[in-house]
This record gives sequence, C-alpha cells and structure tokens, in this order.
Amino acid sequence: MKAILVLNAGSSSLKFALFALQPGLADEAALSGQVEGIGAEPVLAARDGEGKRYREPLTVTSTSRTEQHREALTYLFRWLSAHNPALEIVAAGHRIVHGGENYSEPLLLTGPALRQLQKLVPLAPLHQPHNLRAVQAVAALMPEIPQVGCFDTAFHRTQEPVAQAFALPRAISAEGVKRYGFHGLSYDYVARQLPDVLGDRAQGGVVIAHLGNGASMCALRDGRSVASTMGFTAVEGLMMGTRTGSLDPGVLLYLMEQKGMDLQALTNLLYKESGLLGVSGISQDMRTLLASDKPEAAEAVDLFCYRIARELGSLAAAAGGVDALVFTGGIGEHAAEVRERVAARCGWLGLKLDAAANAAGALRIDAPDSQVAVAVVPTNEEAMIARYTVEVLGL
Ligand SMILES: Nc1ncnc2c1ncn2[C@@H]1O[C@H](COP(=O)(O)OP(=O)(O)O)[C@@H](O)[C@H]1O
Ligand SMILES: CC(=O)OP(=O)(O)O
Ligand SMILES: [Mg+2]
Repeated sequence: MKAILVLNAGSSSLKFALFALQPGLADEAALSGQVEGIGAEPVLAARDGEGKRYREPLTVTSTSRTEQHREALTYLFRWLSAHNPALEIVAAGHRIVHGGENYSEPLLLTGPALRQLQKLVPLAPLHQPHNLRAVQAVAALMPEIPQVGCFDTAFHRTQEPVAQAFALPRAISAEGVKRYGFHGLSYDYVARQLPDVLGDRAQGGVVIAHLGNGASMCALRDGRSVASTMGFTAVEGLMMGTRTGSLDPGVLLYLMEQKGMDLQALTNLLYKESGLLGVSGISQDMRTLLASDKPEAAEAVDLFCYRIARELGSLAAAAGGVDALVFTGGIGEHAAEVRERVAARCGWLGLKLDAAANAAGALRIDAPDSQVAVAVVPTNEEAMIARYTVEVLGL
C-alpha cells in the first residue's frame, strides 16, 4: 500500500510517522515514533498500528548534535524499509517551523523555496536547520518523491496587524520583524476538534495552551488565531523546557554590558539553559520535576503555571473574553497537577475544574458550575501534516 512519510525534526528529537494513503486519511499512523536524545544517546522508539512497540539504541559515530541528526535520519530510513515492507513511500510531508512573511500555506518544496527557508534559520535555531536537513536527506535517499512543507507560523496569519506588531521603528518592522507565532499545526489540528468537544463555544473566545517541551498559547475567535504568546521567534511568551519565554530585554543589555556575554552565550542562555531546566537546576522534564521533593523543582513548576495563568489573562483580552480553555501537548495532555495549578489561578474568570475528571484525564474537565469550559484535547501535528501533504499533491 502507498504511504505518506511525515517528519517533524526538533532540537533533540526526530518524530516520524507513516500514514497509509487511503480515502479519508486516518489520524492513526501505520507506524510512528521518534528518535529521541539526539546530541546525547539517541534511541529509536516506535509503535505500529497494532500497538506493537519497538525500542533500540542507535550506534552513532559522532558526538556532535548536527552530525547525530544526520546519522539518525540515515538510521531511520534503513529501519523504516526493514519494518514496513508492505508500505511504499510515495510522498513526504515536513513540519517546517518558520515560514516567514512569504509562506502562509503548505507548499511543494522546490529549490527556490528551500533557499528562502534557509534564510530563516537564525529565527528558529533549535528547529529550522533540522527541519531543512530532513528535507535534504529525503531528497538524497528518495529523489523521486515529492516533498511538502507545512509551516508552524501559517495558522497565525489570520491575526490582525496590531496583534502581529512590535513597537519598533517602521523601517525595522518593514523588514518583517514582527510577531509570527508558532505551534500552528498543533493549533490547527486541535481547533478542528473543538466543535465536537465544546459545541457552540468553539466559535467563541477559546484559548489553547500547547504545553510541550516548547510551549505557547493561542487565542482563537470563530476558530481562527487572533493572538499568540510566541512572537518573532519561538522563545517569546511562556516559560519552556529550556527557554526563558518573555524576558525584559533590559536583562540582555545588562548581561552584555556587565558580564561580557556575547551572541553565542546569550543564544544558549535564552534557548538552552533556562526555563524549567535553568530555574530548577535539575531537569527540563516536567515528569522529573513533579516527582522531585526539592524546593527548586517546586519553584520551577510554580513559575511555569503562574506564567500560563498570566498569559491567559492577556489572551482573554485579545479574544474579547474567554469561553473555553483547552490543554494540549505532552504536559497539557498528561500533567493533571499542572492543569489543576493553572486552573486554581484562574478562579477570577469563573473557571472551575472537576477534580475527578481532571485526574482521570477526561476530555471535558470543567465543573458543572464553571463559567469557562475546560478541555484536554490530544494534539497530532503529524496527522495534520499528512492531510496537508495529500491536499497539496492532490493524492
Ligand atoms: N505523564 C506525564 N506527566 C507529566 N509530564 C509529562 C508526561 N508525559 C510527558 N510529559 C512532559 O511533556 C513534555 C514533552 O512534551 P511534548 O509535547 O512531547 O514535547 P515536544 O515539544 O518535544 O513535542 C516533557 O516536559 C514531559 O515531561
Ligand atoms: C516552535 C516550538 O517551540 O516547537 P517545539 O515545541 O517542537 O519545540
Ligand atoms: Mg512539540
């Protein structure tokens, strides 16, 4: 059977999925998984449509993250052809984090488009280079198949100009220095489920919190993005696994002037050394922090939840009121304690959780007398990419 290969390359992981090409493409992949721990000790973990699980460490020859990304791709292609003899890959779809000013729809990746996208690498250093490397690797190994790029920024292009603007001099804004927003494929997928989960409220003011390793929130009205916590790069907004989120820019000036920190040191600080990892000094992984009894871990989790509640207030204003709050992403879907602690700070909105439903990870977790609906909707960026790939190629 023919299949679509989906690749979603992150900073330390390479997620993949194979979707059988059939009428009414299923959200369930025939085979999916990820190579995680790239840059350290990469491991491939996967499961097939029948639920059979695979887990194997990769033997890599290099310790460099970039080199290991390359090795992971080669390993993955070999592994895929050994494990899916019945599936013939006829097209590939990729998550490309930054589409910049020009790309607001999924598109067939050609040489000129790839050169444009390469220019956006400095705007998404943790993602864009790996996304594009995956496209090159597929082109080298399967030159005959078409490849489609799906952009994380695209979903937010419906925002009004005022929501995308920085208060910068006009000449700088005119160069495209504005708020783009990210996690758009995730918001797109979740937004399409909302009518079933929320009924009429789906058309009202809805805030979706995508809480993964990277984390952001998006305000929607009539199912479209009106505002987002992430801006020009994927470092603005919420506190994340290793990223600061919003930071007074004066802190950067201070660190440059008083501590002599240069561009590389500040980039590492903003993207890799801060967030849950930096504040706790223990881990970037929410599971580890929730299980820890160290006060530093508790402080990190508390700041994470506080920042979400603060941003909810801001997004409620942008959306002209909030009828529903929706959690998604690894933390949003699985960490009941985080949802509970965020909700506890949002009582002023008339938001109340049903504690038992929340602990059970139910789809709707608001209490009967809550004025705001609260839901947990698992995201599926890979299924969204597969659908767009089929659409763009007319398969
Ligand atoms: N059962 C769980 N409880 C708490 N946190 C979880 C659980 N499962 C996953 N997470 C957290 O989800 C985060 C990763 O989210 P995910 O959406 O998979 O990230 P990515 O941005 O890499 O796609 C990690 O912080 C991890 O600890
Ligand atoms: C844009 C972004 O932050 O993505 P991720 O959550 O995959 O790191
Ligand atoms: Mg993610």
